[in-house]
Amino acid sequence: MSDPLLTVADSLKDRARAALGSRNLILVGLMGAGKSAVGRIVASQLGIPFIDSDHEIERVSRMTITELFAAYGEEEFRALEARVVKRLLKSGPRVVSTGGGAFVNERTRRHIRKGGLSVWLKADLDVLWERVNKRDTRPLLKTENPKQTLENLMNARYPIYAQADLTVLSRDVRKEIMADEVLKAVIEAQKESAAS
Ligand SMILES: Nc1ncnc2c1ncn2[C@@H]1O[C@H](COP(=O)(O)OP(=O)(O)OP(=O)(O)O)[C@@H](O)[C@H]1O
Ligand SMILES: O=C(O)C1=C[C@@H](O)[C@@H](O)[C@H](O)C1
Ligand SMILES: [Mg+2]
Repeated sequence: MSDPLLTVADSLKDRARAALGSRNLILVGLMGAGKSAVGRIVASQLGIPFIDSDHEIERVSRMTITELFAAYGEEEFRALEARVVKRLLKSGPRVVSTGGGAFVNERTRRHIRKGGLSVWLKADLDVLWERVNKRDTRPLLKTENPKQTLENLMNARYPIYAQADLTVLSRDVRKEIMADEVLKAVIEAQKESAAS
């Protein structure tokens, strides 16, 4: 007899894969929300390619994000990010994890809207802070009071992230559980759009 737990997990993947179709799944949200970590697992569950826009920017520019900010400033970084995200979303299905500011930029947001289904990984300040304070690879947090800066970014950006197609609460649980919640949200969204 088949293992019932295995069957549930398999059908979650299969149902989410069918619900996504040829669309891209694009993860948005603040630094530390888990877009890169969770996105990679979601892609592997769905059996489709995973791409992280920050990594792709670093690959094409042959510079780190920190170096790009220092050499060209945030505005140039955003322009490059918009071009890279547009290109990554040209074909699908893929899971694309974006940088924390990508969806906030109007041009990039337009590419994401056209390019597939967007998911906001929404987390509270303490969860985010716990995760981002371990590394200093985020130029926007190189301030006197990085936790306060993170809170200011939350206040400014959360109304914009809320425009994503789906919202999943990024809690302090294992990444695999978060990945399952993303898959469930994709299935639910498809059910709702089929019913309307
Ligand atoms: N659910 C989780 N449980 C435990 N650790 C997590 C979870 N989600 C993410 N992390 C860890 O938190 C850190 C930040 O996560 P990640 O790099 O995926 O965030 P991000 O949203 O991609 O941030 P950025 O916008 O800076 O790229 C990583 O070390 C990651 O392994
Ligand atoms: O939140 C942001 O604006 C950023 C987040 C990171 O993913 C990087 O894209 C960069 O550090 C900027
Ligand atoms: Mg990331």
